Amino acid sequence: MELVDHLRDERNKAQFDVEAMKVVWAGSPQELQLCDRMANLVANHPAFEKLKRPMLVRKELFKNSLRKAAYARKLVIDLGLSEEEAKWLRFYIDEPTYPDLHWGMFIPAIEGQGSEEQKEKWLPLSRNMQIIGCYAQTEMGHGSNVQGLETTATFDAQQDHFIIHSPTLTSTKWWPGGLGKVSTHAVVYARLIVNGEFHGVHGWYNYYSFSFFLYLEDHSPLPGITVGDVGLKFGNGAYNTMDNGLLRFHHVRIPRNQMLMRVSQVSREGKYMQCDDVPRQLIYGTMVSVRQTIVAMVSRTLSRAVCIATRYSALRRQHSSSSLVVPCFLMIDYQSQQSRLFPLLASAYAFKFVGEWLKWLYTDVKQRLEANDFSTLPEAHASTAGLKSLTTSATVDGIEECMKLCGGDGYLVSSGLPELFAVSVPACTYEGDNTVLMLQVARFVVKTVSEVGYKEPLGTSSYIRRLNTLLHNNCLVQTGEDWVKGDRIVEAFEARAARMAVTCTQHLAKFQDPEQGFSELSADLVEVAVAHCQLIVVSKFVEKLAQDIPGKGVKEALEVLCYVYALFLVHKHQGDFLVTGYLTPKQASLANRQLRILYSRLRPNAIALVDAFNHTDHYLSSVVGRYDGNVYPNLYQAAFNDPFNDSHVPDGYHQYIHPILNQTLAKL
Ligand SMILES: CC(C)(COP(=O)(O)OP(=O)(O)OC[C@H]1O[C@@H](n2cnc3c(N)ncnc32)[C@H](O)[C@@H]1OP(=O)(O)O)[C@@H](O)C(=O)NCCC(=O)NCCSC(=O)CCCC(=O)O
Ligand SMILES: Cc1cc2nc3c(=O)[nH]c(=O)nc-3n(C[C@H](O)[C@H](O)[C@H](O)COP(=O)(O)OP(=O)(O)OC[C@H]3O[C@@H](n4cnc5c(N)ncnc54)[C@H](O)[C@@H]3O)c2cc1C
Repeated sequence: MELVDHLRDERNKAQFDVEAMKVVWAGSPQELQLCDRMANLVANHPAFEKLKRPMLVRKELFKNSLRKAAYARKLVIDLGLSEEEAKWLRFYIDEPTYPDLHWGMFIPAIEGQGSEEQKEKWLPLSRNMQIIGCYAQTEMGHGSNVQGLETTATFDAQQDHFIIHSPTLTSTKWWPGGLGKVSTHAVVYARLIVNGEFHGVHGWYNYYSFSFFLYLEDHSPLPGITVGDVGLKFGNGAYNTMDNGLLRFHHVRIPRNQMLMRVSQVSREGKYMQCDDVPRQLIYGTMVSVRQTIVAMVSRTLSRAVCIATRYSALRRQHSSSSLVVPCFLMIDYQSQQSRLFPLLASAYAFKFVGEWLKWLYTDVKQRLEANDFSTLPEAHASTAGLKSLTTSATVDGIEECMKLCGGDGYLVSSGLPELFAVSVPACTYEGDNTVLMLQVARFVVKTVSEVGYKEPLGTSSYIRRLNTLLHNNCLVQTGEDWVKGDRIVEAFEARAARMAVTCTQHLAKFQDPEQGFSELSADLVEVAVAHCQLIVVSKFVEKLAQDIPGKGVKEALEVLCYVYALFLVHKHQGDFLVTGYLTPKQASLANRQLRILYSRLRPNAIALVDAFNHTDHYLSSVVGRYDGNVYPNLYQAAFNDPFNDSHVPDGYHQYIHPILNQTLAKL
C-alpha cells in the first residue's frame, strides 16, 4: 500500500536543504549517523515498545523498565557498542532507569573524586556493571542546602573503619535515583568526624563522599541499612520507571579506604589531610558534569514537543475569521499560533548550539582540572548552573505550551506530550533547584562586577570589561531591519545584563550584612542571572552563524531562527530593556514588528525545520506528531487501543449505574 504523506505540501515549501540541516542539528555527519543508527535500533526492536507504558501500574512498569535495561545491556555486549553508542541507545529507549545514574553520576563521582588506586579498583567493576551504583547526596531535610547534610562518617582509628550514621529522620537520604531497589553501591555524602572533630564544618565544604556496598549477596540490605523507594511520582509512566530511593544508616561500618580520597584523606593513624593544590569545590564536580549533560540533551526534549506541535499545527484546520463554519485556516497560519510556537522552535535550536558550546567549555575545564589548573572552575560552575536552569525551565514551559497548541488532543496521552511534560518537569528541581542555581550565577556576576578594576573578567563575563560603554551608550536601532544584525543584538543583551548587574551590585553595597542584602534582593538577583544567561545563549547562536555552514539555504534559515529567539526575548523582557534606559519605546516596538516579519519568513520552513531534528516516530511516540501526518485515523484507532475500551460495560457499571437508572439507590 502506498504511504500518503499528508505533510508533503508543507515539506515542498522548504527553502533549505533538510539533509544538510540534519547534520547541523546533530553536530556532525558522524553524530548524525550515530544517532540515526541508535534511534532506529531502538525503534525496530520490539523490546523497546513504549506506547502501553502509561497504562501500567507501578510494579509492572518498573519490571518493564528493568527488562528494557537488561535488553539494552545485552545489545551493548552483543553488538560491541562503545560507551558513546550505549549512551545514545539509552537516550532513545526514552525511559529513566537506574543505568542513567550509574553511568551519569556514580561513575563520574568516582572518576572525579577517587584516588588513582580507588579508580583502578572500582571503575572496571562499574563499567562492566558488576556493581551498580547511585549518587546519594540529598537528604529528606536538605536538598539545595548541601551544607546542611546531617549524615555522619566517624573515623574509628582502632578498627580502621568509618561508621556511617543517620542521626535524625531528616538525615535520611531521600530521592537518589536507582537507590530504591536496584543499586548495589552508593556514593554517599556525609559529614566527616575524625578524633571527635568535624572537618570543614566552618566552611562550605563540610561533606565527603564514600562508596560502598548496600546489599548482601541475596540482595537483602546489609545490617544497619534501611532502604526503599520514596513512592509514586507525578504522571503515569514518566519518572515512575526510576526507583528514587530512601536510605538510612544505623552505625554502619565501612573500611577507611572507601572514603573517596582525591580531595582529602584520613590516614591509618587518624590524621586528616587536605590536598593543598586541589580546591574543595571539586567535591561539587559531579554536579557540574551532570548539569552540562542536561544542557547538552535538553534541546532534544524541547525539539520533540515542538516537532509534535508544529506537525499538528500544519495539518489541523480551523475556521477562518470571515467564516465561522467553513474550516480553512491551518492552525499554523494563525499569527497567534505562530507567536507561541515559533519562539519555541527557535529556542530548540538556540539550546542545541549553547549546549554544544557548554560541552566544549566543560571538556576544556576537565582537561585543566586533570592538570591541576582550577582557574576556569568558577566560570564553568556559573555557566553550567545558569544554563541548566534557563534551558530546563524554558523547555518545561515550552512542552506545556505545545500541549495547549495542540488543543484538546495535546492533552491525550497518545499525543506524547503529557508524559513528556511529566518526565521533564523534575529537571527544574533535580541537579539543583533552578532558582537556587540562578542565585549562584547572580553571585558570580555580582562578584565579577565588584572586582572590576583589579580583576579581568573572562569568558562569558568579559562583556563586563566594557562596562563604561555598555552603561552609557544607548541602542542605535532606527529601523526594523537594524534589529537583524548579530552584533547589534548581542550588544543589546550585553547592555541589559550589565546595567541590571550594576544596579543590583549598587543596591547590595548599601547593606551592612552582604548575606542579608543578598537574601532581600534575591528576586532581582535571579533576574540579573537570567539576563546574563540569555546573553550567553544569544551570543553563542550569533557565533554559530559566523561559522562556515554548508548546505543550500541552511545558514539563512538559522539566521531567521536566531533573530526570532533574540527578538522574542527582547519583546518578552522589554520591561528590562526599557527600565535600564537602553531602548526607547519606539525601538522596542520596532523589535516586535520585525519579529512578526521574521515569523512570516520562518513559516514556509517550519515543517522542514522540525524534520531536521530527525526524530523517529518511536521516539516521538505521538499520534498527532507522526511523520506522515496521517493523524485522524490513528487518533481514532488510539482511542480503541486503550484497554478501557475493551468492553462497553466498565467495572462498577452494574453496581453503581444500574441503581441510578433503576431508582434502587436505597439498596446501596
Ligand atoms: C547551591 C549550592 C551551590 C550552595 O552551596 P554552598 O556550599 O552553600 O556554596 P556557596 O557558599 O554558595 O558557594 C561556595 C563556593 O563554591 C562555589 N561553588 C558552588 N557550587 C560549585 C560547583 N558545583 N562547582 C564549583 N564551584 C562551586 C561557589 O561559586 C562559591 O565560590 P566562591 O566562594 O564565591 O568563589 C549547593 O548547595 C548546591 O549545589 N545545591 C544544589 C544541590 C544539587 O544540585 N543536588 C543534586 C543532587 S543529585 C541529583 O539531583 C541527580 C538527578 C539526576 C537525574 O535523576 O537524572
Ligand atoms: C526526579 C528526581 C530525581 C532526583 N535524583 C537525585 C539523585 O539521584 N541523587 C540525589 O542526591 N538527589 C536527587 N534528587 C534530589 C534533588 O537534587 C533535590 O530535590 C534538589 O536538589 C532540590 O532540593 P529540595 O528538593 O530539598 O528542594 P528545596 O531546597 O527544599 O527547595 C524548595 C523550594 O525552596 C526554594 N529554595 C531553597 N533554597 C533556597 C535558597 N537558598 N534561596 C532561595 N530559594 C531557595 C527553592 O527555589 C524551591 O522553590 C532528585 C530529585 C528528583 C525530583
